[in-house]
Amino acid sequence: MKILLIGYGKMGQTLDKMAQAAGHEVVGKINQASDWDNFELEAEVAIEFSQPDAALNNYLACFERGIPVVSGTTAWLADWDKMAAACEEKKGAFFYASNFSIGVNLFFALNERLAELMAGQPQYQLEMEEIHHLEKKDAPSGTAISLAQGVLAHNKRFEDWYLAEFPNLEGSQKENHFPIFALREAGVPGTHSLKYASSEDEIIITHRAKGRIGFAAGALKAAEWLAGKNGVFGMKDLLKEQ
Ligand SMILES: NC(=O)C1=CN([C@@H]2O[C@H](COP(=O)(O)OP(=O)(O)OC[C@H]3O[C@@H](n4cnc5c(N)ncnc54)[C@H](OP(=O)(O)O)[C@@H]3O)[C@@H](O)[C@H]2O)C=CC1
Ligand SMILES: O=C(O)C1=N[C@H](C(=O)O)C[C@H](O)C1
Repeated sequence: MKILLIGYGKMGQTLDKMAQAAGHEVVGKINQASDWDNFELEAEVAIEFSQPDAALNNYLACFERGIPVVSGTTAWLADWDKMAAACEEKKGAFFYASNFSIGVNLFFALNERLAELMAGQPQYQLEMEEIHHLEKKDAPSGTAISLAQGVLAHNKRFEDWYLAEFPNLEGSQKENHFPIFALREAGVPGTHSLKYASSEDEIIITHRAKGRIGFAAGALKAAEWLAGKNGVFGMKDLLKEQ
C-alpha cells in the first residue's frame, strides 16, 4: 500500500521501518500542520500518531483528500463527534484504537470479564496504574481510559474513575469511584495494571508492552483491513473477523 505517515516521532519512525519491511511504500510524512500546505501526494491510507491537539485537523485534512485514516493518537476524544460528522459528510474511512496491540485488546476482554465477576464482591477495592515514558503528553493514558470504561460498563458498583496524583492514598477513595495512578518512568513503552484488593487477598492483572512493535503491527494490520471500506471502525471490528 502507499502509506502517508502523519506524525514522525517514536511511533511514526517505528511504523516507517515496519511498513517498508512488510513491502509497503511510505510515500510521505506530515510532522507539522504546515506540511499540509501544497500537499499533492497520492496515498492509499494515512497512519496518524501525532499529538492530542493536532489529531482532529489531520483527520479533516485526510477526509478532505479522500485518504482513509488509521489513528492511534490519544486524548483527542472530546472532538469525536466532529470527526464522525466530517467522516460521514465526506464518505471517508476512519479507524481508531487507543491501543493497537493485540495483547492489550485481549487484556480489554479479560478486564471486562473480571469486572463482571467483581460486581457481586464489594469487599474488593479497585485501583488502576499506568506507567509510561517521560515524554508522554497525556494522563491518564488512552488505554487506561478504555480499561476504565470497560470496568464501568461491566460493573455497576463503580460510577466513575478519577486521576490520582500519588500511589497508596489509603482511605482516600471516593465512594464508588476508583483511582487511576499515572506514573512516568524513563523508557517505559506502556504498562497497565488493575488491582482488586480485599483485606484477605489481591487480584492483579497486568499488560506490559516490551516495545512499540506491537502497537505498530496492529496499526499496519488496521491499515490493510480498512482498504475499500467507508465509515468509522475500531479493533473490535477487525478482531471479530479473525
Ligand atoms: N494507539 C496506540 O496503540 C498508541 C498510541 N500512541 C499515541 O500516539 C501519539 C504519538 O505517540 P509518539 O509517537 O510516542 O509521540 P512522539 O511525540 O514521539 O511523536 C509525535 C510526533 O508528532 C509530531 N507532530 C506535532 N504536531 C503535528 C501535526 N500538526 N501533525 C503531525 N505531526 C505532528 C511531533 O513533532 P514535534 O516533536 O516536532 O512536535 C512528533 O514528531 C500519542 O498520542 C500517543 O499517546 C502511542 C503509542 C501506541
Ligand atoms: O504514549 C504512548 O507511548 C502510548 N500511548 C497509548 C495510550 O495513551 O494508551 C498507548 C500505549 O500505552 C503507548
